[in-house]
Amino acid sequence: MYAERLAQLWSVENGLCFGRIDRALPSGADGAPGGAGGVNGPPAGDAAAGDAGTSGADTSSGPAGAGEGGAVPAAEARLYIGRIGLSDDDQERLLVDWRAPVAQPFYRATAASPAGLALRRHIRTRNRRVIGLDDDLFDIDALAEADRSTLNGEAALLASLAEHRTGRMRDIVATIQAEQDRVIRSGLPGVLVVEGGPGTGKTVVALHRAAYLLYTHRDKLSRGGVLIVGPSSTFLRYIGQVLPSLGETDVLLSTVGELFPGVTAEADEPDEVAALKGDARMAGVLARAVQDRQEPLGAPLELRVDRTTLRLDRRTVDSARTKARRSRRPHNQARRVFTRAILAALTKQAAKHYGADLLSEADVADLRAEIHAEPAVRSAINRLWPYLTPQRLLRELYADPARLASAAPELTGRERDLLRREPDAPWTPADVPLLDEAAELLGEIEESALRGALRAQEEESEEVRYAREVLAILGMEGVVDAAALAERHREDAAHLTLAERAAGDRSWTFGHVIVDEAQEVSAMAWRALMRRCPARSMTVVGDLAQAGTAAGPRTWAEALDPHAAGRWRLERLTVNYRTPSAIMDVAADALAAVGPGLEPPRSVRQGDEAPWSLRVDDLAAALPGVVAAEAAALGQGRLALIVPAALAERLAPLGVTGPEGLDAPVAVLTVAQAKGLEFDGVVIAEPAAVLAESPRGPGDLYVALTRATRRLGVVHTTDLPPFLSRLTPRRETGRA
Ligand SMILES: Nc1ncnc2c1ncn2[C@@H]1O[C@H](COP(=O)(O)OP(=O)(O)OP(=O)(O)O)[C@@H](O)[C@H]1O
Repeated sequence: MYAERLAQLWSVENGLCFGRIDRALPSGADGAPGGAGGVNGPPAGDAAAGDAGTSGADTSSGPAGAGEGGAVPAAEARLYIGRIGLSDDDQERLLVDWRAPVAQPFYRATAASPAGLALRRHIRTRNRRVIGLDDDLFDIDALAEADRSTLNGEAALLASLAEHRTGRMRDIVATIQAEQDRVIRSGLPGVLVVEGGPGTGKTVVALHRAAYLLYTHRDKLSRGGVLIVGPSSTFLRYIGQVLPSLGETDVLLSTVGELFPGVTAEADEPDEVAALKGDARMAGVLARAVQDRQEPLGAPLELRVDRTTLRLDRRTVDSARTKARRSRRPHNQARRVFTRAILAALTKQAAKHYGADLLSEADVADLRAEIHAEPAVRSAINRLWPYLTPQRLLRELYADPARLASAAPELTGRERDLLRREPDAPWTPADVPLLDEAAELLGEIEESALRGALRAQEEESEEVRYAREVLAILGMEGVVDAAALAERHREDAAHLTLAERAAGDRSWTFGHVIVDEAQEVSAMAWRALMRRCPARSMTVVGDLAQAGTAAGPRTWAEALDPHAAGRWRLERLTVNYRTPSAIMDVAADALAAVGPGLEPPRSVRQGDEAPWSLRVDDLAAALPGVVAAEAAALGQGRLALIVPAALAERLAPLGVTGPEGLDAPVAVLTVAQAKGLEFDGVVIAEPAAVLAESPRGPGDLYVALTRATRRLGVVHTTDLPPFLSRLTPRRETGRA
């Protein structure tokens, strides 16, 4: 407990206290809300903010001195806002957690509607020193109406946006804007869809919402925790520090491809195949594939048991199968019903042979056990109703055209060909929702069956193979005592964090699920995600205009109505905090090409660098010079070179690829990898090729154009797509 508390305190140390609010006193009350110093006075209380968390010094100079004689209770007239709440030894409040309801005016107050505040102060600290203050005085008549109603804490916000990027998303706890605050504090139940253009803070807001929900509904969420699903491991690394910096650790970050414990799904495949695997029709295909494995009997079987020959005919098998299916249990569990029905029929036959009326109940039970132990009987049952793992089901389905044809009559021949693959081909991310669906249809296998199978391993039966597969999945091959393994596994579980336990358990359900870049999530993946959250308490963030894969939904209703009809609501974010308007003007043309009538978000900053284009003869020869010049122009900032997938390998040496690219001065990324990220500068190589590769048209270029916070350039050998005509052509050669 102490270790956890210490870890929390260390992680919130930086910028622990970042704000102060002084409530407006009713007219006629004595004194300014800031006490002796008033709003313009010296930051008496804030000197202590520099030492926040180490002493109770700010109680004496802060709240106690404020607002005496006013209607607002003295202790509440001035509040310090911080990453977490802190009290001194006498339970005097020193710092209010940003998520507490009393902190809300800090985020909601605007000049037009000051939420009862006289002053809001942003306090900037470095380590434990105060390095800057920005005050918002809420009697500003001078501001234009539009500015009054949207921006708050303008100076602090602009200072924060102007900082160069570090390759990691930072929290925005000090400068959350009013429209974002409404999303963060929106109620827990139901699915909240947050839609907005690039840079409007959807991701960062979703993360703050997770922190807010964990704080406000800890009782409900502490058991299941929160799952955050993002598009790539690079993206998850990019956002990974935000929640710990807000003191929250009970959160699992995962891509869809990582959701099936024991399966690493990293192989690539054409978008067309991924989209087909993500199609909702695949749910029916898999259900039929499972049914097809519950096989009817061809010719009757003669089974030699003891000194009798028993006959298993098609009718008996059909009736056992119907009984098992009617049990409505998943396949592996319904096998018990099937086995019981087969054994009952065979036992009856044998009993008749011995003279049924001569047998006691115990004799019949013995007979039944004897029949069950007979290898010929076991092997018949294994063939007619085999134990199946999701992996085996899917592998054998993909590899066998006859199985595919039977399970997928609604797919065209070409579509079925697209699904064909070798049995040992590696898994792709689009396979994971299918494995998850299969796991649901197949159900767990009972531990006793697994143990029995291991004991009988000399038979090399289906059970043994199943058990081996399970052990392999658990990484425990070579160890054969399943009971001991299960025991050890249980003990280990006690020492795992909630996120680790959740990551290893496919059937884990979360208190809240956040889905980022949700426009990329396929119908089959939505099904898998919904299983993780039966309560349907979710935050879904995305921008349909940025969709890159054909697998994603065309509307939010298409994605959500099948699972949460009437239980989802939409919020929009409209202000772009990332991309300056000079760059956004170019991106807006790309957006218009995505679809008419789409509104780009409004940029907060103008930016002083005009985005440029450079035509060269030889891309590979020109790019090193361009990249070096851009990186130099950015100083300490980070540059991304965004390239068509076809050129990714060739251009990789110009920077660092993969998640490590986040920590390098120059990252080389495809659009899919750059999704959700941001950089101080971006150079796009060969935009026409990016466009040609995109299954959803100009959306990918729109994403690429909106990654930069300061500088944007485009290098090309072929003609630019017409919607990039606003770029300023450079006349220099490759040595820019
Ligand atoms: N209120 C704020 N104060 C300071 N910075 C902010 C604020 N809101 C957003 N930002 C910054 O704006 C940038 C964009 O935010 P974010 O990545 O969450 O946007 P997004 O809407 O998810 O973008 P995309 O659709 O491109 O993925 C981030 O650097 C974020 O920290």
